[in-house]
Amino acid sequence: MQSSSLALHTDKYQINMIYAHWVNGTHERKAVFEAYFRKLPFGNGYAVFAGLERIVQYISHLQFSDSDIEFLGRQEENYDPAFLELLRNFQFKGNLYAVPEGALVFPSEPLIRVEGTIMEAQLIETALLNFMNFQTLIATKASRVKRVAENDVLLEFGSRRAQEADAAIWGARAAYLSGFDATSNLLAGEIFGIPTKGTHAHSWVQSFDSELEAFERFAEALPDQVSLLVDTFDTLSSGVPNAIKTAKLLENKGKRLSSIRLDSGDLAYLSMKARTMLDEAGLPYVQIVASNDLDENTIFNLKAQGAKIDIWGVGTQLITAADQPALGGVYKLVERERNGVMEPTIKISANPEKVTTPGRKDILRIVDEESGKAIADYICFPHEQQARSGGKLRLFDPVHPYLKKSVKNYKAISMQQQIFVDGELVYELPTLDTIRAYHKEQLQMFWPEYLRKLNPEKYRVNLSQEAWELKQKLIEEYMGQHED
Ligand SMILES: Nc1ncnc2c1ncn2[C@@H]1O[C@H](COP(=O)(O)OP(=O)(O)OP(=O)(O)O)[C@@H](O)[C@H]1O
Ligand SMILES: O=P(O)(O)OC[C@H]1O[C@H](OP(=O)(O)OP(=O)(O)O)[C@H](O)[C@@H]1O
Ligand SMILES: O=C(O)c1cccnc1
Repeated sequence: MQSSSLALHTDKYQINMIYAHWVNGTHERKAVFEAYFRKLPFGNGYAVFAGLERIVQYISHLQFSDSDIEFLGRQEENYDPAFLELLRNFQFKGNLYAVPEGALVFPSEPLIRVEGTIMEAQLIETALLNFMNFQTLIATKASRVKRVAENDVLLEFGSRRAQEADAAIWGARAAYLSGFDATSNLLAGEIFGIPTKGTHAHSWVQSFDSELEAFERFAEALPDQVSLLVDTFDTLSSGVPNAIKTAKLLENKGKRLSSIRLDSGDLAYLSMKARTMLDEAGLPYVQIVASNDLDENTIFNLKAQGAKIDIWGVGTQLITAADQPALGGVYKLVERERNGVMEPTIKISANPEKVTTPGRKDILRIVDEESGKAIADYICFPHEQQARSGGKLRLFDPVHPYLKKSVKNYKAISMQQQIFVDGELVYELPTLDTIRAYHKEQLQMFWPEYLRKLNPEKYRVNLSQEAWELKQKLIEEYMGQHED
């Protein structure tokens, strides 16, 4: 999708920090950053990680063009031309680890880890968070919709309301990886191979003298895939009867009307009535599509009311994540080079949730061997072997350490994958259908109480003893230095 560089798709303060490092001669010092979010969106019990493909594309094409350099040369900061020459030759040479797209992820987990010079790690922060936050948000919203309509067809209809083209296209992809079946956006279909679907708008009906004529003309033009919007005038007295007449005409030609679409009114009532009318006309195969500002809550309610809807068209609420329009993912420095040695670093905050966890960390998903279900995620340092070797493992809550339990007979699945090593892409991006299948497998690994839409159980994300102790030690050191 994006082949040109997005090098300037960064906040100015990144360039200013990089510049100040360069002036100080510290820009090549090594640093490790981790990206994570603190709070799950929509009150959901999990998030669906997405954005990695875009991040890979971004880093692979990360170069400042001549016009980028020229633009930077005109800034009020008056960057030294020698610095701009450094940027002109910039290439990402670091390491990047990330969890796979489609993975179920939880607060405070290092979803992406960047190891490199402070210069390169700092430069990519803004774009990384931009891609991860948006796509993870939409994939999570889509997953919520899918949970309430597991066996129905879900169509992504959001392009007209998305926050511009990139959001429509990458949002369509995020929806598909979480279980949507198709998108109305043809560009997303072309780029990502997502199946595409479309009915017609009210304007088609309005542009003819009668609804019946409009339906017949549409059916004649597209006999292999006809879906008729039945609510332009009156759904039950005009739209459905005219759709039935059109279906009969199609039958005479050996074709079948695929579906009718309801886009206003009481969707439960209208769908039940329409279903009866279609069935009584001998058209049980004609499916019913519903749209109109749907989200997981309306769909859940409509189903509870007995709505006879086979296919849901979901637009605005999904693509804009209307009830929570941003995921608060952050990117924090966890190690820095000091006198040639890497050392952990912490950010203290009066808000305990905002205190960072020092040191580069892995995520191990602890899965019960017997049930195959995930018990907890265990955050530990790369050198720690205890959980990896399968020995008895003590889990405790990092905020309330007295909440503890021991686990045996488990396997520990390492969630992060190596994506870039010394700037080389070493990860083969999975196909979108592989990601979709992986997401499905991930869901199977969790008990339903973590997956329910309302008040889900909180899944355990625990620190290793060593990671927890290091955090306490650095907090105490900091407090010691700042005591009155
Ligand atoms: N039976 C139902 N129970 C709960 N919500 C419903 C039901 N039927 C429709 N809805 C939802 O209620 C909202 C109705 O919105 P609104 O009143 O704007 O639509 P409308 O007047 O029917 O149609 P239009 O879009 O033409 O204005 C939509 O979000 C729709 O999905
Ligand atoms: O409601 P959404 O979930 O975003 O789904 C997409 C909507 O887009 C179309 O109508 P549009 O909103 O353009 O006009 P309308 O609401 O007046 O029909 C379509 O008929 C749906 O209602
Ligand atoms: O195909 C449709 O019915 C459609 C597509 C986009 C938005 N609303 C409806």
